[in-house]
Amino acid sequence: MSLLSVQDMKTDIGQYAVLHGVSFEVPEGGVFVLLGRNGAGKTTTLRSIMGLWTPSPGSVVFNGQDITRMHTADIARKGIAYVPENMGIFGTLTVDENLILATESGRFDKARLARIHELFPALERFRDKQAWSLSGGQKQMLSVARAIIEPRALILIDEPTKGLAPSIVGAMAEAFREIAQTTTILLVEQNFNFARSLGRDMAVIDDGRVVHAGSMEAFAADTALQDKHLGLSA
Ligand SMILES: Nc1ncnc2c1ncn2[C@@H]1O[C@H](COP(=O)(O)OP(=O)(O)OP(=O)(O)O)[C@@H](O)[C@H]1O
Repeated sequence: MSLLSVQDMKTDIGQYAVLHGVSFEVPEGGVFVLLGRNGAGKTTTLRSIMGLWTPSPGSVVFNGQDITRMHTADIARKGIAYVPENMGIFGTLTVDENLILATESGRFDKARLARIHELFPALERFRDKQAWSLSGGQKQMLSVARAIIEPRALILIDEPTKGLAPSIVGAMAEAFREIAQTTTILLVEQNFNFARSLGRDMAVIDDGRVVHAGSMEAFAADTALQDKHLGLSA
């Protein structure tokens, strides 16, 4: 059984039909990558899974449970966290305050906080700094840390490498590899090299539909397929 099963998800935003029937299956464990050109519908897919848009018709089944029309907070309680493209952190709060606000209980689990500090040492060094003063990479680390400050079965991450320097992207890949040992990651990414280095399975969305799904290894080896779906290969 898949951890997450998305079937024929159609989402309208206002008067616009954005998703025309998105279907894919995310197995448990590792990193599943959603690829696609700008405006293809990747963010809308993540937001629809998270209940921030309401798909109709279609279904989202998580851990065997239909979560399709649940409220976002209830979906989060089922064990899904969302790291949006704009990172969703609070600039005037400190690093620690941002993390505390992401907990259900309002308290840190010491072991989890220690793991986060190991993954992202800057978040320990700057724990009392206001989040606005962090670098772009550190802000992205904080937004990912918020998603794993409590145990989750699945995290949805939208374009975490956008605008980051290559050295930071490498550190981010390391951290994701470590996180994916215990938490399934559904990653939306435009940086194909980053996506390829992490992904086990993948799907391509184009114009609100899944147009290809399979293993990342096979997709990465097939430049004609990449060209067709992403216009990537030179
Ligand atoms: N709030 C909105 N109102 C109207 N149209 C929207 C809204 N949000 C997204 N869209 C449209 O829906 C389509 C899909 O957008 P979406 O953000 O899901 O694409 P994406 O694949 O994540 O693209 P990108 O990689 O550029 O972020 C686009 O045509 C976009 O213009």
